[in-house]
Amino acid sequence: MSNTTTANFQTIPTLDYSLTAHPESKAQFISQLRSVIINVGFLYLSNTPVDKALISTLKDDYIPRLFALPQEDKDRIRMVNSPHFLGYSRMGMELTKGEVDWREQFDFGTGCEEEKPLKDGEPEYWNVYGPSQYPTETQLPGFKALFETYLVQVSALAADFLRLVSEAVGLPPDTLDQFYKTENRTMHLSKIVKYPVQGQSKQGVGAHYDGSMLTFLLQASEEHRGLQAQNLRGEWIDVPPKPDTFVVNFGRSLEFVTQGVVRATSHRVLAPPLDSKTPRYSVPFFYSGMDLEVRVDSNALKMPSEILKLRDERGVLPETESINYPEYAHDVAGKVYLLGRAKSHPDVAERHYPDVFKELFPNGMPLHGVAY
Ligand SMILES: O=C(O)CCC(=O)C(=O)O
Ligand SMILES: [Fe+2]
Repeated sequence: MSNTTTANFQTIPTLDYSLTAHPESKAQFISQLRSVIINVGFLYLSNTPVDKALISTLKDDYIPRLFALPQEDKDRIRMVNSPHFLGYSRMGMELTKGEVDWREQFDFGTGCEEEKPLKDGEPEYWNVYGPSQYPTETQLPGFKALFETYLVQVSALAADFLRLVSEAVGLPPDTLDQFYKTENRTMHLSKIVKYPVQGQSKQGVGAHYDGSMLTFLLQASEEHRGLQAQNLRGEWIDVPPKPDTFVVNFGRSLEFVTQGVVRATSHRVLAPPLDSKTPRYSVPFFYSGMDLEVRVDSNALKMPSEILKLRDERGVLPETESINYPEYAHDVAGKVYLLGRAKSHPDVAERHYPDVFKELFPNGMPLHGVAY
């Protein structure tokens, strides 16, 4: 690992997951992770158990073919059909900080094959759990099975990584598991995203924090930079694709429950420059299937004093321009998720959650969603 784990990092450190296989090297990994999560909040993770051949097939074969499907096939699985905010979004449907996010995307959830309609009295945010919309087998044979296998493998990696995070902040390994104990309605979210060669906007995605505890990002076009993370001085640091790694970063909910020890780091994506020959593809996976009823603020963990000292030595995070998640301070995780999704996709909210829509958009439909 490079020695750049200061709060004003200039490069993103790489951690070798295979070190966790043996007790001695695992201790080394945990100590590296401690420094990275407190100071940087972004890392490359190499040598994970996620199947390399599967990733290659996904990147090189399926993703370009997915976006190359006829527009009518993509529109047939539009997100607006889905109360679960899963499906296809055309370019220019979202904006962050008043600017269009120049990306086209498919959102897929884990863990649910069939509709599970709400029963009387069940909170409406339970309805974010539901089946994904995939292209048909005729349109893209084998894609659904392959991507679901990918999601199972990354979910397992995320569950394991969360335990490493607990250890790294000096807590028993299963401490953070308590936030993921929902039975029957655990859905993690993943997107497959295309950033076309710079069109009307340079903004791939505007500055933001992620909400869920962990994000595992596959940068699927090795020739494209574009992702940037912000250090404590506010400088934007490139996070270029690095072969055979995931980019891991941490979200607001984890920052809340660790009393600010784990850093949620502001990041953004610049669209591929005009002279690019190819679009940029990426596959973020959000470990978002938290217990829908948990309030992260009132369940903040008691942290060891030596860890709090490291947090204090890091310094205070300045206000950033990033979109935030203030709702975690007063709503349960399921509600925060629903509100975030509704802000990003008001057309879906208007159709499926009219009360939430009216609360968020009293003046009616905004021109675009506001990406979180
Ligand atoms: O596409 C990327 O590289 C990152 C996207 C991202 O930050 C997000 O969707 O939250
Ligand atoms: Fe993000």
